Amino acid sequence: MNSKKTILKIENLNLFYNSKQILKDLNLDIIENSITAISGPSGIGKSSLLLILNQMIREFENASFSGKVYFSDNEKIIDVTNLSNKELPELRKKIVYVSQHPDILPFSISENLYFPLKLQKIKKSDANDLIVDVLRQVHLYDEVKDRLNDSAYLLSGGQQQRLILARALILKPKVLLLDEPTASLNEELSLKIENLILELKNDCTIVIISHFKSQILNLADSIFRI
Ligand SMILES: Nc1ncnc2c1ncn2[C@@H]1O[C@H](COP(=O)(O)OP(=O)(O)OP(=O)(O)O)[C@@H](O)[C@H]1O
Repeated sequence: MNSKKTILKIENLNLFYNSKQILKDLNLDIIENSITAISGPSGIGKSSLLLILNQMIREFENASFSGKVYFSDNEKIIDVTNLSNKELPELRKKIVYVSQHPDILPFSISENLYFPLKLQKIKKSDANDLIVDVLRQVHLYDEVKDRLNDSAYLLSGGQQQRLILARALILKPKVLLLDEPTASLNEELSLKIENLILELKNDCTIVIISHFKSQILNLADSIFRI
């Protein structure tokens, strides 16, 4: 199953916020269809590293970095640090960051999932099947099928977390960057999300930050300590 192909190659990466250096000469290969866990003490730069991988770091004016991040997109190798700002939306469809704070939008369940499709100019009539498929993929469909037009705020914490994952998955990303995906969940819900993450590995490559040791041991094919 694991092809051992490198999908992301990070070379000599340095990151500064203003004049303070956060990441120093970091090198890492991320293997396709694997789960890589990023571990290290609080404040060491784990989230910042994920933000570099899909270049969301450029949104921070006080951030600067050097080094390379190569993304193997089918047969093409792209240096993401060299992309123009115009090319970034396309990159962020392929490498999706899921924040540790479930950023539910003030819309219905179905509108939350339609949102990324709308940005891609996909028609509502073409979206319905995609929405059902992705809800099934995150094992949420049976719980919400009768209330797709109700506010997403009414969902439980674990349901919201699965909705956020579904929203990340609806554009079929190549790489999923998960920042503490179970931080606010109880043990039972965390286990559900962990099982889901293991299933997702078949479809995409996962980089995960977690401060739960047992979670890292359960999920990770490799662990990168900063
Ligand atoms: N936009 C920013 N401007 C200045 N400093 C920042 C910015 N974002 C993060 N930092 C600082 O950079 C360091 C790394 O932050 P980051 O969030 O990447 O760490 P982390 O390892 O993910 O931490 P945690 O495990 O607590 O979430 C921290 O000291 C943080 O305060």
